[in-house]
Amino acid sequence: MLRLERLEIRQGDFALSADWALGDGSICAVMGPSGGGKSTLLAVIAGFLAPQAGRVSWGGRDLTGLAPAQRPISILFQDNNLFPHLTIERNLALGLDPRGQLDAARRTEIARVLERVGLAGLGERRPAALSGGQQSRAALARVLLMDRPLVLLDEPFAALGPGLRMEMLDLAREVLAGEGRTLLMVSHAPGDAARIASDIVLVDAGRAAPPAAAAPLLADPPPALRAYLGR
Ligand SMILES: Nc1ncnc2c1ncn2[C@@H]1O[C@H](COP(=O)(O)OP(=O)(O)OP(=O)(O)O)[C@@H](O)[C@H]1O
Repeated sequence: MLRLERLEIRQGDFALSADWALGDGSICAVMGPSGGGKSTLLAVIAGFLAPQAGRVSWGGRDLTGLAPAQRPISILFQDNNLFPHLTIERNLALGLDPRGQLDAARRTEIARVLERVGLAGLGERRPAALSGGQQSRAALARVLLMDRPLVLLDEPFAALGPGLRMEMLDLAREVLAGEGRTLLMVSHAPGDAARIASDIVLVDAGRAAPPAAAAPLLADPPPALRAYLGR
């Protein structure tokens, strides 16, 4: 379980608080107005930014003092973070260790996750030789390979067209959440939440509200969410 305990975050004049827990296996959309603090909240959970007060814990273990790489977390950003000069196979290997070593066992493991995301046989290509959708699949494969129980997604598929984005959301749900991982996803598109989220965290007016069930919230949104959804 991800727990944010009396978390206080400050960045210059900006302040954000959170005090809640998210059940294992949830797919939680983080929504709210621009500048509300969605990315900042993810940065604190990931360990890129230290909170002013409070703690972040996972399964009862305090993560607050740990560096990002030591946390049971993997992250998927919009730009995919693939190194352009390296093959997809090598890019994936770097998800496992900083030197990206490739032995026979690792090659087999990488081939398995590439197949899982629909990229069988494309491990030797460089990112530029893949389409945008295929690059997103490769980034998803790396997250899968890292096999951490909590996955943070910060608008990972925003650059893709609507059809492809839906396809990628379904794939993320199937291959990441399907194996019991917990997903926390920032998205500006209400359709994303409606498609895969079990819960929604509304980040607005200096507070990240506790996760609430997605379907009723989207059916009858409170004013802040209504404004965000453009209704
Ligand atoms: N390094 C920084 N120093 C001071 N303030 C910052 C810094 N980075 C971000 N902020 C401020 O923190 C607030 C939250 O920003 P954040 O990017 O988390 O919002 P967001 O909800 O993700 O926005 P968007 O939907 O536009 O991406 C903003 O008011 C922003 O100006």
